[in-house]
Amino acid sequence: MVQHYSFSGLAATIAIGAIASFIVWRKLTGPGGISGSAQSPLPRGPRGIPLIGNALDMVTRTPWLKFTEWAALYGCDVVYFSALGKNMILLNTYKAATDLLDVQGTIYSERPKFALAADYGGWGWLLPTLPYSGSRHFQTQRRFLNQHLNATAVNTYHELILRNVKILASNLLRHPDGFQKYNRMYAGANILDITYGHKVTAPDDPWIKQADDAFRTLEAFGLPGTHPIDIFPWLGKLPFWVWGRSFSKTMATMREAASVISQGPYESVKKQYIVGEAPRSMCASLIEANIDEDGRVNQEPDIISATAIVYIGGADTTVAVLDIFFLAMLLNPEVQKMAQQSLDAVLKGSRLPTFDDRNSLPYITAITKETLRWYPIFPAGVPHFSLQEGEYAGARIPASSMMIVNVWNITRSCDHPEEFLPDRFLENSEAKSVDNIVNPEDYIFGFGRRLCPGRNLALTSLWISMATVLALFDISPIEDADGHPTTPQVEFSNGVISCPKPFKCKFTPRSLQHEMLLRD
Ligand code: HEM
Repeated sequence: MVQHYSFSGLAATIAIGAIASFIVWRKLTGPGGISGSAQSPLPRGPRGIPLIGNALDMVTRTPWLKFTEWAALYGCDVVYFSALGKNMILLNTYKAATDLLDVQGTIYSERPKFALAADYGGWGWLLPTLPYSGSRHFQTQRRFLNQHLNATAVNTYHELILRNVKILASNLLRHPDGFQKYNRMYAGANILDITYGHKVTAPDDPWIKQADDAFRTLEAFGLPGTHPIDIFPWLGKLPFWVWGRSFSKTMATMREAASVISQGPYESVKKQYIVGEAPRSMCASLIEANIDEDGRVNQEPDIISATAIVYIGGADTTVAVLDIFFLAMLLNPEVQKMAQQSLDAVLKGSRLPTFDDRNSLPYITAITKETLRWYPIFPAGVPHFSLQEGEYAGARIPASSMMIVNVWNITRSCDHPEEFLPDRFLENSEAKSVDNIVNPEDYIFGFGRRLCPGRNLALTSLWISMATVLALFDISPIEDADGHPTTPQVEFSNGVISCPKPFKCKFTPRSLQHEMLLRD
């Protein structure tokens, strides 16, 4: 769902890009071109190589580090650069991102085209790829998601989430080695129950596997947005054999996966609904609200898409943040101790946390925020696209620009950004008054009309899992053969989502009394 910018060695793309850039350049500078007219200047930014612009700067797995260098070098809220003839606008500060993407959301809410997956791979129904302007499907799907994932709706899922968090903790007790697998099971169990009423009882649940496999097909040719067809959609008109012998087969697999993941769970709930056996779920209630007397379901394609995107948008994201949280706890035992003291003061070791404890546990809320800030899972945001020309602080934002929020730079605009310091989010703490920091919940989930519709669910399921795990366990490094603790290397993989590479840690129940809370 995200476009990264590691244009992974695509020599062909660069060659095509050079030709395309040349054509654009001729248009701009030739007779009747707009160059040299009395327009506002573009924002400042790096000078690229003739024809290909700054494309080579982006041939890296961590383009946000380059973006953050540019933010410092040009010292301005908005930077302009180009790559392969495409306009790129980098929004380096929270203020610039809100001023443009929130306040002027009507201009900046499109997405760049993901032509490969959307037009040829069967994923054109996926909400993040839908156009914003003039799309009835976009409006309908966003409405369905908001109805079922707004803050009040999410409160009705508390019981279900509490059940699943207890299962997560029990699994950590029994299988501490498999915490990443059980994080995935926890996120999947919440989402599939809310969306389809499907109960997940094991980490290898077939619905989870099917959705994960389908999602992976989006990366069949590298990161979405990096194939030449994504960069120059007209290339999709060429016969498929141009792209190699296996291309057609891989595209067919992609289409099959997209169809199975969207239709399969929906058809199963519809069948249950018709015989009066559908458990409560988002899908069942959308069918109920839209079914005619003759059994025809109105807006069926939008119901199918809006429900399927919940898993695709929600599972990997939540798992990645939980993995980052475990890593942060492993590396910061003093933060664990502070958290446990605050939990013990409220729970007295005699019960598990509930959502009613939220106001009494500000330190846990601060840990949630610091986890989101410390290592953002979308360090370069999820790009928007501008349809028409705009202006910011006297500079021109050209039409057809990719709008990239430099989330990494925003998370680094505080004291000691590499340190994990939840105190910076506590009211009245010294750290807070020094930093005067923006709440990461206000930018990690994106902006404007594209703001993440799953943010309430994400924050709720993250908070309770962090509180529960910290209340019950000490998280510590595993020991090597000589019995010495081994601290893991902090390494991140940068796929669609940026998340820690597999690492190991130990979960030790804090006492027999704590362990007994799970056995009740
Ligand atoms: C910590 C977890 C999560 C993070 C950090 C996150 C972050 C984001 C971001 C940055 C965007 C792009 C917003 C923009 O374009 O400005 C987004 C979009 C989206 N997210 Fe999330 N998300 C999370 C969890 C979820 C969950 C649980 C769901 C489940 C419903 C979800 C569903 C979506 C969808 C459907 C979109 C596309 C919206 C659109 O294009 O209109 N996300 N998310």
